Amino acid sequence: MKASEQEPGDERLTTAMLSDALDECGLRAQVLENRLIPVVPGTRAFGRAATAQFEAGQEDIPDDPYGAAIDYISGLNRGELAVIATGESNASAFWGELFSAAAIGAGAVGVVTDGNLRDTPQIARLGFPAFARSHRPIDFRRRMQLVASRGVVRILGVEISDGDLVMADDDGVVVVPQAVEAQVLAAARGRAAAESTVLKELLGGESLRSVWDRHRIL
Ligand SMILES: O=C([O-])CC(=O)C(=O)O
Ligand SMILES: [Mg+2]
Repeated sequence: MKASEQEPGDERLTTAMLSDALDECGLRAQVLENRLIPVVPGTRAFGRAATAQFEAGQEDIPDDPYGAAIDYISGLNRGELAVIATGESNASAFWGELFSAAAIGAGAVGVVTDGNLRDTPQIARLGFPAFARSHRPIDFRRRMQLVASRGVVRILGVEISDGDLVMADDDGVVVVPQAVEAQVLAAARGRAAAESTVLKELLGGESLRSVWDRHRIL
């Protein structure tokens, strides 16, 4: 499923619904241990992970100091979500307005990281969904470097493989392993449809008890 292959109605899916669907499929530890802060509250990002690992390091390549990060961003595809592990490093930021602009140009749908973003007012103005542990204005040259891309990363207790589906919203970040995505998406879509009905019935004044007894979802 690429972003372009998302079904009509998938905009209703939330991290809570995906988490419930994963529970239903027996995968109970697919939510990052802490939520990541959205640059703009209310933002949601849903796409296929394009993973990268940054680490603190003072090495410099004077001819092309940002080369590895440029190569990674140049390789982003339509519908992909940049998922960047840093081991919760606070050494610098490594992604801002210009990387976001390049990601938008490539058709990527957002960035999720356990590190820092910078240029956050400008990222907000671009409308690029961006989620981070924190924000810091420091450039990454001679502070952090991209050491691997398109592999398996670990962010806040959850392993994420390149190509896994990842959703981030105000509640947190959920990872759907590619091998089970058809089953999990089917469960989540069923839940989204049922929740719409339950919501209408509750707003219409039916008791929570009778609605629960009839549908058995919350
Ligand atoms: O050098 C960085 O941290 C990236 C940056 O500012 C940008 O993408 O605009
Ligand atoms: Mg910048």
